[in-house]
Amino acid sequence: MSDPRATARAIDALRRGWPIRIGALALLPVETADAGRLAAFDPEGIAPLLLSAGRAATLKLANQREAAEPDAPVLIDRAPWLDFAMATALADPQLDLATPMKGPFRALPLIAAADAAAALRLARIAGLLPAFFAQPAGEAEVTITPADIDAHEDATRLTIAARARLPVAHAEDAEIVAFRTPESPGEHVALLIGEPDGRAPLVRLHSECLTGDALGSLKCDCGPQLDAAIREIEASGWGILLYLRQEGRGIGLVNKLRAYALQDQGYDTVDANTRLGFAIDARDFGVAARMLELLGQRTVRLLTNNPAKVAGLEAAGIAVVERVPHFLPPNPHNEKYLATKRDRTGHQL
Ligand SMILES: Nc1nc2c(ncn2[C@@H]2O[C@H](COP(=O)(O)OP(=O)(O)OP(=O)(O)O)[C@@H](O)[C@H]2O)c(=O)[nH]1
Ligand SMILES: [Zn+2]
Repeated sequence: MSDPRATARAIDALRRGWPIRIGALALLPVETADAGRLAAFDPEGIAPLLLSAGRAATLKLANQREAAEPDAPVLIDRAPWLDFAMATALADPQLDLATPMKGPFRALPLIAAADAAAALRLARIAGLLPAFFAQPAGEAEVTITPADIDAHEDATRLTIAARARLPVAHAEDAEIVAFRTPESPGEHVALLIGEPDGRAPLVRLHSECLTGDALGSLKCDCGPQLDAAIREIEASGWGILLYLRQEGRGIGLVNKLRAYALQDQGYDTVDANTRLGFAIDARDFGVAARMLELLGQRTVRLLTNNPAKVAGLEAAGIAVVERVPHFLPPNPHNEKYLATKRDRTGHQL
């Protein structure tokens, strides 16, 4: 039996810097632990450092391993100079330019590959840098399995928690519906606009962007896209805006801001994510499909430039009968961001 509650406890432990166990690996998170915790976790100073493939490639360590899979995590041997401060520098790309690398570092054969991959996934879910000290022995606050993480992320656990009329600036005839699972703190929301008229609704999947949605950031197109989506759905007669709590394409606000800091050093949005050790897009649109199902809609017209959203919904059983482009004029701050979407992530712009 998988236990999503155990995953919630593991996330809490990681955010507080305590060790957890996933399957065969005891894991201490680099971002939130400290040198004292490391000494207690690994008194002999032998636990290697677990990093993502993207991070290891950035550090020129990926080519050392014999891994069959290019995305497999990488274990870095615990050389005497790999102390807590050095681990932090290896984990956090913001320090790449500031920290002269000591080294040399050596990649070890990966043990417990599935558990190691699950650890990196859990770091992303917890909004932390994907880096751990990892060893078979060692005390842990909580023990989980990779299946427990799947259960925690299982969109079928989503239910409607509350609904109410919500007139908004660009759609006075609207209703808000909130969805949640027992363990995830962020509630997803649907804004139902207009009255169903027998046609497939015009649907927009909007991923949370605090900087763009609430603060008017000019670095991306999220704020204007959100605004325009509500207007377009209203003008179309009826439809649904899904507001998904997938900040930073699923890496969380803090990691997105780290990506922004890397962008200030000249990396684009794709390379910034890779240097941090994350997938280019960590979102799972199964949650959106589940929300549409709970709202009784299995056929939609989708407002997007992103083919991955169409594919994601269709893979989860929603028929997308039409893709409606959703392009807003660029500004001087987001021109490069939009060009990267077009040139590197397959957006149809
Ligand atoms: N990791 C990361 N996330 C970003 C960055 N800029 C914006 N985001 C996030 O990207 C998401 C915006 O995605 P969407 O508005 O769904 O846009 P999209 O996937 O490009 O697709 P469409 O707009 O539908 O064509 C939000 O969660 C933002 O927080 C960035 O530089 N790095
Ligand atoms: Zn944005």
